[in-house]
Order: sequence, then structure tokens, then C-alpha cells
Amino acid sequence: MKSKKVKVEDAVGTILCHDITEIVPGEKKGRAFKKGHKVTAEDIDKLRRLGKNHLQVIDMDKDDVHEDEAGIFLGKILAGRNVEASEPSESRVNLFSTVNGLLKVNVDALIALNTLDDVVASTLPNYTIVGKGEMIAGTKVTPLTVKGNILKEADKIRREAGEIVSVLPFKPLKAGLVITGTEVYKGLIKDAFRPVLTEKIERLGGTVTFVSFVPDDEEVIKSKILEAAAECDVVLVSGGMAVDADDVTPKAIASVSEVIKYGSPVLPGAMFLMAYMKDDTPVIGIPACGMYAKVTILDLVYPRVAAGEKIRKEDIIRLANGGLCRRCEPCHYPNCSFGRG
Ligand SMILES: Nc1nc2c(c(=O)[nH]1)N[C@H]1C(S)=C(S)[C@@H](COP(=O)(O)OP(=O)(O)OC[C@H]3O[C@@H](n4cnc5c(N)ncnc54)[C@H](O)[C@@H]3O)O[C@H]1N2
Ligand code: MOO
Repeated sequence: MKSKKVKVEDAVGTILCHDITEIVPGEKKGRAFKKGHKVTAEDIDKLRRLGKNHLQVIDMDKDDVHEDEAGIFLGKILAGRNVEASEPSESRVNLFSTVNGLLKVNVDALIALNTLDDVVASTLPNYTIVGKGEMIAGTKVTPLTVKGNILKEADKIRREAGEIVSVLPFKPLKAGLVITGTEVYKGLIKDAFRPVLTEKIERLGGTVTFVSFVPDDEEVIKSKILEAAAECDVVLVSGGMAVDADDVTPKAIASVSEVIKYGSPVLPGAMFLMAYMKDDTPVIGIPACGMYAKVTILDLVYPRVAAGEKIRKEDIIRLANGGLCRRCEPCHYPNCSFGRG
């Protein structure tokens, strides 16, 4: 990109390398033309009136694209489902969510885009819960023009990736709770799991339509999971997830579903279990930390389930990076590093 000095009348189609200021004594002082502006035939008279005989400009080659056009193009490449792009300003285009939901970023494609010369694209962290109208990504080029072949490369990355930035709306899931623990079942202690789980489910648009309190008995737990799975979209089973003689919940879950992962690299949440029934109904085993800790692995995995994702073993393992809660007092989640791997 080379700049040169040209006569005003020869500047049509070139790009200004600097702002041009207009001063009307006693009235105004401001920018009449912006750096990056593409000079048109209609601009010539005004430029002359502003006392300009020469301009410092960039002469666009045939394969050069103006920064604003490049920004618009990149915005289109980035924006997947439920995402809309703003108008460009100094080539920057912002992307906004059009729904409440879960941000999904194809991180590999995002990194590939940023390896292209002059391209900048950044997003909120993958799997952030976002609101309708929230800014979720921004893109621009480093000024003032960009080579067309770079945009072709960007388009290729998008085609191979499918979508790069999208927002998955939360499904109105019917959730079943199977709350284990003989002490709770017998009324020796008051249940604390139901309100915590209900709040987390309802916050994401779901409804608790089945609740069963059961003793630490493998057969009883198993039959209640089956009952819940028959009428719900997701089953959450709490308690009895560790090592006591009475902790039979993982066995009960494993007897009716396929366990994807028992044990997770998230603290709190080490004794978490993720499983699926034959018909793909998710069954989630939640250790007791899910009741007393403000945030746990459940806050990282459940939104993905509610957004319709099928959780794989690798997804749980990848939570290790960022999976350590700092235990801040007071808790700042989600404005913290938890789950931000
Ligand atoms: N030796 C080891 N002990 C524990 C380990 C370990 O690795 N080695 N892991 C710890 C971790 S991590 C967690 S988390 C807990 C998991 O606990 P459980 O899911 O087995 O929970 P319970 O034993 O059933 O209960 C613990 C505690 O919470 C009370 N509880 C349970 N459900 C309810 C409810 N619905 N309402 C109110 N209170 C409830 C229960 O009465 C117990 O007091 O294991 C660690 N141990
Ligand atoms: O599963 Mo315990 O799960 O770390 O607090």
C-alpha cells in the first residue's frame, strides 16, 4: 500500500491518507473528510473550497479492497445463525446476537482467520451465555485497503468451517430431578438440591416437570431415572456420587444409560457424571458440591445441554483449562475466569 501526492482533480477513486478539517469562523471546526474516505467526483468542488489543491492518497490497485468493504465482507463471513452485523466504522464491524442463547465459536476457524494478513476478528469466549442485542464479536482490517485475495482466503475458511460465530437459543427443556440420599428421603435433613437445580434450569428456559426423592438404593434410583427419562428431555440425579458405601448413584446411572464420563477436571465438580440414554436423553449425575458451591461444572455443561449440544467425553476433558474456581468472596461468576478455557 503506497501513498502519493495527487492534484485534487486527479483524486477521484483514491483513498485519503488523512482527515481534512473544515473551519467556518465563529461557527464550526470539524472533520469534513475522514481518513480512509474514497474520493468521489462530487467531492472535488468542496475540497477546492476547503483550499485543497493537492491530496495525499492511496491509489487502489485493481485487487485492493477499501477497508469498509473488507469489514462488511468479514462481518458476513463471521456471522452465523442468530447473529447480525453492524455498519462499518473505520472498517470495524460489530456482531450482535439476535436471541438469548449460548455463543458458539468455531475457535479453529477464528484462529485461522486471524492468521491472514491484515485481518482482525475477536469474540467473547466460546460458550458464553449471551442476551438478545449483546455484542458478541468484532472484526476489522488494519487500514486502509486490503488485498482481495486475503478476503478470498477468509471466505474459504468460512466455507470449510460451516459457521464461525453463532448463537444457539435455549430449548424449553422438561427436566426431571432424582434427588438421592436416605437422610433427605427420611426427612432427617431438609433438601437443598431441588431449589438450586430448579433455579439453574428455569434460568435457561426449562421447567422441572418431575421430582422424586429416593433413598440410597440402586434399584430404586434406577427405576426413578427410567421413569423420569420416559417423560422428560433431561434427567438430573443428585448426591451419592463419591466413595461412601452408600454412594450408589453412578452405578444406578450406568445400569440404564451409557456413561460418557465419570469424573471431571473441574473444581468444584470432580465427581460429576455425564451419560446418555439409548434415545439420547441426557442423564447428569451431580455431586453434593452442586448444592453448596455457587458455581460448579453444572454451570458449564448444563447450558450446552439446554442449547441442544450432545456432550462428548473430550468436551468434559477440555474444561480442565479454566476449570478451577477461584472461590472469590463475593462470587463474580460469570464475570471471571471459571470455564473460560
Ligand atoms: N474419600 C473421599 N471422599 C470424598 C471424595 C473423594 O474423592 N474421596 N470426593 C468428595 C467430593 S469432590 C464431593 S463433591 C463429594 C460428593 O459427594 P456426594 O455426591 O457423594 O454426596 P453425598 O455423600 O451424598 O452427600 C454429601 C453431603 O451432602 C448432603 N446432601 C446430599 N444431598 C443433599 C440434599 N439433597 N439436600 C441437603 N443435603 C444433601 C449429605 O447429607 C452429606 O452431608 O464427596 C467428597 N468425598
Ligand atoms: O465433585 Mo467435588 O465434585 O469437587 O466438590
